[in-house]
Amino acid sequence: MFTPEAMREADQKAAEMGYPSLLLMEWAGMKAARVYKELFGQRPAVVLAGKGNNGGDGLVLARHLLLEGVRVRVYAAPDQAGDALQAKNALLAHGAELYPLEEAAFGEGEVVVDALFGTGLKGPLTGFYAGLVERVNASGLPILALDLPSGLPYSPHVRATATVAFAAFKTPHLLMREACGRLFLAEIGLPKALLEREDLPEVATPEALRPLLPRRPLTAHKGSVGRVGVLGGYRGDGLRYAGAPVLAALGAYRMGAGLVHLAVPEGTPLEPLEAVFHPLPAPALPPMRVEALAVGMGGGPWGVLWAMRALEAGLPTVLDADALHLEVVAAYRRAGAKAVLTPHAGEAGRLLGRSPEEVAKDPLEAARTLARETGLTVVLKGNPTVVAEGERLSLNPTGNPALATGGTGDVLSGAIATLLAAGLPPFEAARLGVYLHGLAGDLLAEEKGVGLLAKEVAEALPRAREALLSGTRGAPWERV
Ligand SMILES: NC(=O)C1=CN([C@@H]2O[C@H](COP(=O)(O)OP(=O)(O)OC[C@H]3O[C@@H](n4cnc5c(N)ncnc54)[C@H](OP(=O)(O)O)[C@@H]3O)[C@@H](O)[C@H]2O)[C@@H](O)CC1
Ligand SMILES: Nc1ncnc2c1ncn2[C@@H]1O[C@H](COP(=O)(O)OP(=O)(O)O)[C@@H](O)[C@H]1O
Ligand SMILES: [K+]
Repeated sequence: MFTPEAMREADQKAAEMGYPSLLLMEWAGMKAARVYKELFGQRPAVVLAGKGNNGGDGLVLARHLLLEGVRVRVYAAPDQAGDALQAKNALLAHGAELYPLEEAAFGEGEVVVDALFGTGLKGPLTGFYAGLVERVNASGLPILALDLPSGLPYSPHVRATATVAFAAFKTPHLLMREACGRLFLAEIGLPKALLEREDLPEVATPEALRPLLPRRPLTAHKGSVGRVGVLGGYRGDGLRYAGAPVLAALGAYRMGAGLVHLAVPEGTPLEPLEAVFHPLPAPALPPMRVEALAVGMGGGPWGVLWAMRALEAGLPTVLDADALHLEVVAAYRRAGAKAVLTPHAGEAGRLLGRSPEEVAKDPLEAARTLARETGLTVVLKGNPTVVAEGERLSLNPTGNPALATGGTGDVLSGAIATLLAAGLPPFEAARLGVYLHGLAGDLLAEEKGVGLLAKEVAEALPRAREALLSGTRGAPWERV
């Protein structure tokens, strides 16, 4: 995933290599016109073109739509130069009429193409352009944004029905996804070498994750496919925090664990039936034959103790919720443990000494800092969830707000622990676990909308796994 600056550098490098930039613009506009046709057919288009190259893309799209017999009205900023001017001349040669942007008006049944600003935007829109963007949003018409909804990453910005990203996703496509609507990724002929950048954050794809899925040989048995120990829960005044470890156990089983051991306070319901129970008066590490642990779900004031006991096992461990404290993280770091931290913004803020709002504002930076400071793998939960380890960053594209309900994080911890137990390295277990958990939420939300139960998310994990394995469910964007 590129920052807008990194994308501009790639454009420049292509030009330095001798690659004609006009070709990129032609492909961009042509592919965007293809998406327009797919989504809106022959509906008349109103194209708003800025003076930069984003506007140029819009002018190319206008020409292709005209050639397809679509009625097009173009409002363009003055003073185009370079490729954008060539695009304008090509459009004029087709007999198109261009009107000044100041006169932009929209009619019923039309579709607005937003080609005002892309990666060249410097600072928030103000004055005329801010007003224009507000008018576009208020028009009630469908909006197709080229490359980026204009105004992003600031406000005001266009709220698009669909966005065609050119060459690669840029940060706002994932971090401000709500403004983008349906996402399309258009290949525009940029040399591949310029797009393969290990130093930039990745967006996890089904193609990259599929090979990581643990396969089961015919001879598999419950002791060979990964066993998980869950340590958590708390018993204080009355019985509290009893459900969280149970949900983690369900997450583990539904991700394919062979056996789940539950080390929980005495009095915790004996669920699920399939688990091996170790009822304890206080946090302790009972003897368990497992390959990974999930710790801290619903531990309350016992969370730190559970985590310290778990460390004695020397196993790959997921640390969640009440285990996420500085002393725990420091101890795991000192021990050189393989651990995956799964904080939400509040818990990450606690570890970083920041407010949850600060963390949520720049989750990429927060996840990277936490991974660097702890030396551990970090899953910063949210939308999008970010996985960080060392210098590596991965953004997860699955998941939706129906997952915003109690216990779904516990399910995720159990799921990641299972993948660790199956032998995946922490970064891979985290990326794959988060992707499948989000996909389970997506499949359920399509069926039921909001109002999910966390245990249903666990139950949908096998379907998500199957969808990834069989390829019936691709990435949540379309390639054109
Ligand atoms: N990715 C690729 O490989 C390819 C990318 N391509 C396309 O190029 C796009 C990038 O084009 P770009 O660099 O010309 O910038 P763009 O977004 O059109 O805006 C620049 C204009 O905005 C203005 N401006 C800036 N800030 C402003 C503000 N706050 N308020 C008001 N105005 C402001 C700025 O004015 P200036 O400051 O320069 O006077 C300038 O006029 C990219 O998104 C993609 O669509 C394809 O064509 C080909 C391959
Ligand atoms: N708006 C959202 N979009 C996508 N995923 C979400 C959203 N809200 C919550 N989630 C997911 O749901 C889970 C919630 O975890 P967490 O906050 O730890 O809940 P709990 O502690 O109740 O288990 C995380 O995996 C998170 O990424
Ligand atoms: K745009």
